[in-house]
Amino acid sequence: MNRLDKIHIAGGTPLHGTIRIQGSKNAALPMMAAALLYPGVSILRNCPKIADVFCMEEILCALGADTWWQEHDLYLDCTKADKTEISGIYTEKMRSSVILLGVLLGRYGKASMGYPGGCVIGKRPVDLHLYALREFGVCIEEKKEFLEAECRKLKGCEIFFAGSSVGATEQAVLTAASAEGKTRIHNCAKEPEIIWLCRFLKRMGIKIQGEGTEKILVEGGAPVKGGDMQVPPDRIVAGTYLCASAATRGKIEIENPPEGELTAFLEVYRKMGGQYEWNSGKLVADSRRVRFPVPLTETAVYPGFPTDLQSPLMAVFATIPGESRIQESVFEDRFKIAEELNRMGAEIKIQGKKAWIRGSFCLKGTKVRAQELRGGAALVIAALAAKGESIVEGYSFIRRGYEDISQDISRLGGKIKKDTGTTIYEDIQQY
Ligand SMILES: CC(=O)N[C@H]1[C@@H](OP(=O)(O)OP(=O)(O)OC[C@H]2O[C@@H](n3ccc(=O)[nH]c3=O)[C@H](O)[C@@H]2O)O[C@H](CO)[C@@H](O)[C@@H]1O
Ligand SMILES: C=C(OP(=O)(O)O)C(=O)O
Repeated sequence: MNRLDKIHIAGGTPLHGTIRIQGSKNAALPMMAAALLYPGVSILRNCPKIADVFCMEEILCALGADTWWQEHDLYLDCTKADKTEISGIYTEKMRSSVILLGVLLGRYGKASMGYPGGCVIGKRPVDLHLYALREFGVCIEEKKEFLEAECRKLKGCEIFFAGSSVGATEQAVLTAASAEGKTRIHNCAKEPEIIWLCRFLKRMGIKIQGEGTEKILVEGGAPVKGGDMQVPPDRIVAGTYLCASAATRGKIEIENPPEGELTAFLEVYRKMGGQYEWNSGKLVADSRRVRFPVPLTETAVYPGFPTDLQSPLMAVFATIPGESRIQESVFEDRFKIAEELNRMGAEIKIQGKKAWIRGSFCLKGTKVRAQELRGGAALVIAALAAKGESIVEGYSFIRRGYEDISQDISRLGGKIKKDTGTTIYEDIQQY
């Protein structure tokens, strides 16, 4: 295993201080895909420097684009992007790769790519994506290893999604942007990332109405210009750090909270004893009285409790004596960290989509292994609350979505360090 693929944590210090939240992964990735619609330069400001963004950047470069960074501003020049094939080596790393399909079809009339990867959290089919593309007149062959698609001209159409999907809604909106005429998309996902994508597309000159509601109308086919927009703060990263402060009973201030996007999370936070206030646009969260188990939290599509914060929340519940319950209603297999949390002293039982969590006041530090992004962040949270030292393996999963979790948590006083090759005991003596 890669020596740098772990994080060392000495738990037990309540997190205190002020933090600034990085740009959002799930908002930045579709904006990067949108940039490919324009043969010129688009700019994403405050773009997070995370593995998934670097992977999307590599894909765009492999398609012929030029990219460069100025601090946290990402410049994407898609003038010379003229290739239409994306290797499975890239797509298997990241779910969002699939939303390039409609954009490539709009620009070149053909595309082929490997199947998308992403977090291992149960089956993640692409049937809704393919349904939408077919409605635009695209012919798609689903081969064993890759998808092959072509079309003569994308035609505006009426799309009725059978279920709410963030990615498929993005796919439909992005494809509609280059389709001739009007497209009406029904039963759209209402997640904030859809709204951010539509705002970016509007900056590019595309006419869109209804984003954030169940019906989106796109008028496509007109010439576009380069997009230039600030990537919003990441609501899941903000929620993760609020969970870290809750698990350690600290008090933190978020300088740039994703306003209006944390409502469902903050409701649960209040139930567990957390107190918060909005102060001149900042969010101050005091977790010193966190101690109440929460009878039921169910993940749901927006504005419900976000599935991406389910594992971080489970880590907090693992620190609260009494029984809390979680129901995961979005993905079929997103409880992989329960076993690792049990090894730290929690008592978690899983039955299908339900988890019963009996927390312990005193989790114990140990070596645990992340298997996916948010589960990894959750193990960091549990380790911060635990007595003694922990090693969280699988840092490469965490890097997919968090720029530098150890630096952020260190700024809040947490004793955390990426592996440097020294022993954990030497590392901890340096704190
Ligand atoms: C890069 C990105 O933005 N990822 C987010 C996006 O993932 P993603 O876009 O993959 O998630 P979806 O909203 O599409 O998935 C929701 C549900 O729909 C199902 N489904 C989806 C597509 C499809 O063609 N067929 C189908 O059955 C999925 O298996 C899942 O059960 O939204 C999820 C739900 O908020 C988040 O957890 C992810 O962080
Ligand atoms: C599930 C996630 O990401 P992806 O859809 O990119 O796998 C996530 O961000 O928690």
